[in-house]
Amino acid sequence: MKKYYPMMVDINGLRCLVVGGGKVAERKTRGLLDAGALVTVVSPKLTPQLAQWADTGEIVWRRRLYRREDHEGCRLVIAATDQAEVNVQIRHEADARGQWVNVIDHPELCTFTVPATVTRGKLCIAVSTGGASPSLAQMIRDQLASMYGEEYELHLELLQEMRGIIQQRVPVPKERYRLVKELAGEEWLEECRANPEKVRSKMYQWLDHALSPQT
Ligand SMILES: C[C@@]1(CC(=O)O)c2cc3[nH]c(cc4nc(cc5[nH]c(cc(n2)[C@H]1CCC(=O)O)[C@@](C)(CC(=O)O)[C@@H]5CCC(=O)O)C(CC(=O)O)=C4CCC(=O)O)c(CCC(=O)O)c3CC(=O)O
Ligand SMILES: NC(=O)C1=CN([C@@H]2O[C@H](COP(=O)(O)OP(=O)(O)OC[C@H]3O[C@@H](n4cnc5c(N)ncnc54)[C@H](O)[C@@H]3O)[C@@H](O)[C@H]2O)C=CC1
Repeated sequence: MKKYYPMMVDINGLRCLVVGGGKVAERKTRGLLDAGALVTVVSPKLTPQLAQWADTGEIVWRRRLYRREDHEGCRLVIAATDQAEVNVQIRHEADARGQWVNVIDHPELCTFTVPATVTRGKLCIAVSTGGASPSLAQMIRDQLASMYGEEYELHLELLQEMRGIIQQRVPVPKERYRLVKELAGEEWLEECRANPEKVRSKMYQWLDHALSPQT
C-alpha cells in the first residue's frame, strides 16, 4: 500500500497548471486560488464558474487542447481531463520536469492527492483516505465541520496574538507553555462563542494579570 506524508504547502504566487475545464477542474482550481496560486487552465471548454474566473482575470485560460509546453514555468500540475490517456501523458511530462502532479482519475499516478478540508480562519482540518474513498473523506469532513464551529477562527486569531506577547514577555519556557495552554482551553473557546465582542479585552485583562509581577 502506498503511504503518504501530510504537509501544508505554501503555493502563494506559484504558477500552477490545471488541464481540463470540468466540475473537478473547477473544484481543484478553487482550492488553488484560495491558497493564492497563479492558475492557468487549459481546456477547449470551461464550466460557468471557471469562465467567470477567466473573464475577471483570476485565472489565465488557454482555450484549446493540452500541449506539452503548457508545463513551462509551473511547479504544480493537475491533470483533470476526462481522457485517461491525456492524463497519463500529463503525469509523464510533469515527471520529466520534476513537477508535483495530481491525476484526478488515477490515484496511483498522483504524486500528491487533495484531502477534504474544513477551514476556520487559520485552522485547517484535512481528511485523506489515501485514495480509498473520497466520499468517506467528505462525510468525515462534514462531521468535523459540525464539531468545529466558526468560533475557532476568532479563538485562533486571539491565541496567535497572545502567543506573540507571551513569547516576548515570558522568558521561562515552562511558564510560556502554561499560559498558552490555558488560553487554548475550552473556557476561552466558549467565551469566543458566547461573547465574541468582549473576549479580546477579557483575554488582555487576564494576560495582564498573569504577567504582573505580584502574581
Ligand atoms: C485520489 C484522489 C485524487 C485527487 O483528486 O486529489 C481522488 C480520486 C478520485 N475521486 C473520485 C470520485 C469522487 N471524488 C469526489 C470528491 C472529492 N475527491 C477528493 C479527493 C480525491 N479524489 C483524492 C483522494 C482523497 C482521499 O484520499 O480521500 C476530494 C476529497 C478533494 C477535492 O477533490 O478537492 C473531494 C471532496 C471535496 C469536498 O467535498 O470538499 C466525489 C464526490 C463529489 O464529486 O461530490 C467523487 C464521486 C464519488 C466517489 O467515487 O466517491 C474518483 C472516481 C471517479 C470515477 O469513478 O469516475 C477518483 C479516482 C479513483 O478513485 O480511481
Ligand atoms: N478526483 C476527483 O475528485 C474526481 C475525479 N473524477 C474523475 O475525473 C474525470 C473528469 O471529471 P469531470 O471534471 O466531471 O469531467 P468533465 O467531462 O466535466 O470535464 C472534462 C474536461 O476536460 C476537458 N478536456 C478533455 N480533453 C482535453 C484535452 N486534451 N486538453 C484539455 N482539456 C481537455 C474537457 O473540455 C472538459 O472541460 C471523470 O472522468 C472521473 O473519472 C470524478 C469525480 C471526482
